Amino acid sequence: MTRPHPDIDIRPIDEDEIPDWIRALNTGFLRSPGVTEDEIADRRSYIEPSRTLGAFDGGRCVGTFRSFEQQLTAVGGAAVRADAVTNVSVTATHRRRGILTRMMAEDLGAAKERGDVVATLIAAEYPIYGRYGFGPATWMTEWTVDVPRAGLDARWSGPEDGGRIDLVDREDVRKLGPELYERVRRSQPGAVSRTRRWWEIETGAVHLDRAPWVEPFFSVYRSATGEVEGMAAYTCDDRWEDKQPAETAKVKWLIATTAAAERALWRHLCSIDWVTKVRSGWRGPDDLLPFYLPDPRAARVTTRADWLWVRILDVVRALEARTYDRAGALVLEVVDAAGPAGGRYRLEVAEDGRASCAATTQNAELTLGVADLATLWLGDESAVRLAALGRVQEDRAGAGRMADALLHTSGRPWCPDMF
Ligand SMILES: CC(=O)SCCNC(=O)CCNC(=O)[C@H](O)C(C)(C)COP(=O)(O)OP(=O)(O)OC[C@H]1O[C@@H](n2cnc3c(N)ncnc32)[C@H](O)[C@@H]1OP(=O)(O)O
Repeated sequence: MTRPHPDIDIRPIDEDEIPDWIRALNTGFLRSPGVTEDEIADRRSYIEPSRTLGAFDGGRCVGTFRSFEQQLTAVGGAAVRADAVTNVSVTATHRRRGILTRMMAEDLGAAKERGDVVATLIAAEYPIYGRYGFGPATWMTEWTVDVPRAGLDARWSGPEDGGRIDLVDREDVRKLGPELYERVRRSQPGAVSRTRRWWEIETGAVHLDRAPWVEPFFSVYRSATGEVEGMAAYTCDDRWEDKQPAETAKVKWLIATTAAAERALWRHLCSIDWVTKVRSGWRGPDDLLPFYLPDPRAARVTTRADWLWVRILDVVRALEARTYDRAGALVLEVVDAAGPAGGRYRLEVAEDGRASCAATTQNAELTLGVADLATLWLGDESAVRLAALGRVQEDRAGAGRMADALLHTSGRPWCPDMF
């Protein structure tokens, strides 16, 4: 049972409270609480104190919460401004007293006031964030490929399409990666913007003592015309068994703007001498990887989980930001008891796939919570399935099918990143 605790002071931190705040975050994430000068300088370089909340009991920080500006790609490729939530923790001595609830209310209130369309996060545990109106909007799957079983031609030595794969250095990754990812992100619903710091961490330009950096291999695919169309980062684990190499190539990330580049990079990863297993990293659930293999059963699902959670703050702008595959109209009753998004909305999609959305007094056809709307918004779930689960209510027979015809997409959304 949550016991409210009015004596806890929740507020944006001051610069000089950063060390105490990091200590609380380390504690909440069960890492050794000690804070190094390195860590303080690093945090200071990028956090925005006004969006970095601390919960203080007397002089001690016992709760942490941070948000930052992010772009999230909607269906159709438009970017919407998101309030990205991260570094959420409450020290075990102060749990279940409503501290997270208060920090979340403060941050989402500020996000709404700023005009952010949605909030986003990657949930440590499934049950935490639904109560705040977040719904799982993308999923991820990780595969492990048993290379000898895959049936690939062992003589392969590079792409047959005139493209080429080269190993490159981290400076090249810092040069080529951000622009490539921008192109990937703009065509991938569910993808989020990456900061310069993301590339600096991935390439070892920023690394903290806490987690020593291991330089991965970076491979780049260029098309026949020399265009950079794909890039992958992977490590190998130096494992041998009974005088036989038995290495696992662990893919940290693989991005591509074309199917040819993606196929060639996977082919390359599955053709490295000594490598008997390839772990794919966090892929979209409908990733083609298994089907690039003559025997798709050689790719076994190792992990499957909810990934990006979305909280819609502005229903009108969220629904108008995305595109739709067909024309139609639907009246939605959105329930958002404690939040800003509740109300009845009419969504009207024109022949060109663009939508208009406005508050209405017409009869509702589908009633759903704001978290379930987020789950439908990026196109991943089906309203008919949610109705079967009792999570959405059809106020007009057939409204679930209509919602699916409008909202559901043939390709599934994917967020390649953790933040
Ligand atoms: C985006 C990210 O940063 S993900 C990382 C999240 N952080 C962690 O997982 C670190 C370890 N856990 C924690 O620090 C804390 O348990 C937190 C932050 C998850 C929760 O903080 P608390 O202050 O305990 O949450 P709070 O007291 O506001 O709880 C509100 C409600 O959520 C429920 N709740 C909170 N955390 C959990 C959980 N992990 N599992 C199930 N229910 C939960 C509470 O029981 C309470 O329910 P009630 O209103 O029905 O009584």
